[in-house]
Amino acid sequence: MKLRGLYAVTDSQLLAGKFLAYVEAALEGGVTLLQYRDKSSDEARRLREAEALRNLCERYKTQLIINDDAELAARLGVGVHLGQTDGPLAPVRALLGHKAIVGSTCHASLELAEQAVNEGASYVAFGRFFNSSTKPGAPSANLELLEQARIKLHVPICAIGGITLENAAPLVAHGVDLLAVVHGLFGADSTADVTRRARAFNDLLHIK
Ligand SMILES: Cc1ncc(COP(=O)(O)OP(=O)(O)O)c(N)n1
Ligand SMILES: Cc1nc(C(=O)O)sc1CCOP(=O)(O)O
Ligand SMILES: [Mg+2]
Repeated sequence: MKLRGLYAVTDSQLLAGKFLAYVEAALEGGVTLLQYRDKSSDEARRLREAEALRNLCERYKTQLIINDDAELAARLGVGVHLGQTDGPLAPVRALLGHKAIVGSTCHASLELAEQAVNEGASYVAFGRFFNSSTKPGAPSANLELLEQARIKLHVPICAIGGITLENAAPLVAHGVDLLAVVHGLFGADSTADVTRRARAFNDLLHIK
């Protein structure tokens, strides 16, 4: 199955006090991948929240991805997303098996993307495309990179970084399969608006 659609990424600060309600609202609007991104070292809370997300994702037939932590992903039987400083991809692919979704951050580098594909990445993520309040210091990427990536790579292409309903259309026009979004989705004022935003992202991607 080709991965294409909205890739919702959680943020523990932004979602404090409304974590599951906002995630469920997004799933209600349609989410292809949900990433649990929690940069804290509170292992017990991370396990509890990741298990709750796995249960929600099963109900909505959405694939759960754990950021950074292959051990937690293996424990829950879900996918993982690894950045360039999160360790080598090949052993993680071996740990999780050939069916697992394993994503790789490639910043603005086709070389990193080709290497990630060779090591077994299921998708490659480029970014950041716009200013991001979630990760302001992430290196920047541009639309030309996407055109070259579309020609050279044969895995789904994910874009991340400051993506909103207002700026996402050119990314889709340049061949992006997955729109990875934190603030542009979960920065909404209500669960109803999270669901509306998720549906609108899917419309941009011509999903359903
Ligand atoms: C879909 C997606 N793309 C990129 C990232 C960033 O990963 P990384 O560079 O490891 O940074 P952190 O997210 O771990 O701070 C991502 N998480 N998801
Ligand atoms: C986690 C992350 N990684 C990025 C990268 O460029 O690798 S940008 C980013 C933050 C995405 O959040 P928002 O949609 O709120 O900008
Ligand atoms: Mg990481």
